[in-house]
Amino acid sequence: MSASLAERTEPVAIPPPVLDNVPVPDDVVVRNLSIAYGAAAPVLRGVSFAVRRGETVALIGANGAGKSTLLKACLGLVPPGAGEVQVLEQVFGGRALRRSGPREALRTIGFVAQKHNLVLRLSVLSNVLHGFLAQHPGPRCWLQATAPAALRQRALQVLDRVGLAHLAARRADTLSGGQQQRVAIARALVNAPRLIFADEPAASLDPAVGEEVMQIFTRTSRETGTTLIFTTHHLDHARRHAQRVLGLKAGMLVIDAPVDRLQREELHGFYD
Ligand SMILES: Nc1ncnc2c1ncn2[C@@H]1O[C@H](COP(=O)(O)OP(=O)(O)OP(=O)(O)O)[C@@H](O)[C@H]1O
Repeated sequence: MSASLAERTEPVAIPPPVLDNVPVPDDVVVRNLSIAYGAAAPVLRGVSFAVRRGETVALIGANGAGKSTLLKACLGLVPPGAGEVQVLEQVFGGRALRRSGPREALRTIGFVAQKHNLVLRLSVLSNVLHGFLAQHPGPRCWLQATAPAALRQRALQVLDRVGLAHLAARRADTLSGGQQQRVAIARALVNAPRLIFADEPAASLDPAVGEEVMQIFTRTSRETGTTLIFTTHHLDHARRHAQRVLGLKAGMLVIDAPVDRLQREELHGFYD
């Protein structure tokens, strides 16, 4: 890890993964990131943190604190005004993601939005096959009737992971909101991404279904070793499903701590 991150809080309890005695580099490194939209006041101010491979991280903060902007910067959709974002260092050869091109990014990074953006008139299976778009452009690969057998098989496997293989042939608009969000998770997982960003994945769901979706999400990412960074307003989700919590307040990172060291009061006081 870079020496320039030495000043960041160092509370991460999880030891870095080691392959053949060589520590694996962090999946996400954000250094002194500041972003302003146009001439407005900065939305992010000097944010620095690093996320290790396989970690599950909750990003919390009040409305307008800058959570989505931070995710967009990590996805290369918003350029840093100052500072630097590195994502999946080895894959991108140490270059900042914004210089790597969106297609390359899509292959190794999954994204799940608050609104699932499924194609509602298509089947569940076709929607999951859409996850292959970056790898296999062209309609032959993302329609269930014409997709190669190997891709269909893979899509069915991930549907099974989220408990929906039995609904593969159903039109997406006949599913409940929770089931649709599980399809969106399957679509994100189908490329076996190393890293998933999720922007309030349970926000539009009722508490029971939201909890179920978060459980499926964190279990599948744990089982597949996928690094997961999700934003949430549900402190319970952060506590139950993340290993570590990042807290943004007015664009500044004011919490960076393993969840088991955070006091309940500290989290609740955060929104005061
Ligand atoms: N494209 C944009 N152009 C101008 N201002 C923007 C843009 N996107 C976000 N902002 C502003 O940046 C600030 C932070 O927004 P952002 O969406 O990152 O916050 P957030 O923490 O994700 O909020 P929420 O929890 O409400 O989704 C807000 O004041 C917002 O109005």
